[in-house]
Amino acid sequence: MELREAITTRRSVRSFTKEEVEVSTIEELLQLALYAPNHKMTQPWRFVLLDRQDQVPLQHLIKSKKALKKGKPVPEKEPIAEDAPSHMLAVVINVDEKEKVYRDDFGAVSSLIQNFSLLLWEKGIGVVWKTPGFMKDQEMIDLLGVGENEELVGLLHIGYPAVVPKMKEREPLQSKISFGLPNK
Ligand SMILES: Cc1cc2nc3c(=O)[nH]c(=O)nc-3n(C[C@H](O)[C@H](O)[C@H](O)COP(=O)(O)O)c2cc1C
Repeated sequence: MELREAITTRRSVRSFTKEEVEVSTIEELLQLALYAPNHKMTQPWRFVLLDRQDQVPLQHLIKSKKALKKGKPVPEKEPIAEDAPSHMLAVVINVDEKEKVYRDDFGAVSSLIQNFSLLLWEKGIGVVWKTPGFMKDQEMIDLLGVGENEELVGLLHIGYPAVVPKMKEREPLQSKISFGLPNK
């Protein structure tokens, strides 16, 4: 697959088949994704890989939080959904006290996630970067083992696509670009 094809056809996939993605494939592609640019080679990331079993307590926590927020009773712990991802990858970054370094590091990890997404897509594997509203809650932090000077950037849901969403058109470049200094 050409790079431009990967970029244009990649979609955020949220519904997956039961087929498992090999852990060795995830490791191989994540290793490649590490070549993402990162200012001063901070390499600010680390990862926690969760299989379907690991997702049960995590999904239960997320569903319970959502229910509580809506004033509904906490649901029973359910088995994993039919179309659940094969794996989830929790992406964690160091939080530098300097705002500039933090911003650069966040940019770097975003590049890494896009590298990884395109490499997965090239192999027919779908991914979505999810940022549930409870990422900073203590229970989530404890469950995933996020450290004091760390932050959860998101949960990447990974698996073979059951449904590939339609492409969402982007605003044309002409509405986003200008040429030359605006205030010469
Ligand atoms: C930082 C970030 C956070 C996102 N969080 C979520 C999320 O919590 N839930 C979700 O379903 N999609 C999430 N997405 C995926 C976007 O919704 C998706 O990229 C967008 O709708 C464009 O669709 P496409 O990726 O298929 O082109 C996130 C994407 C980014 C970059």
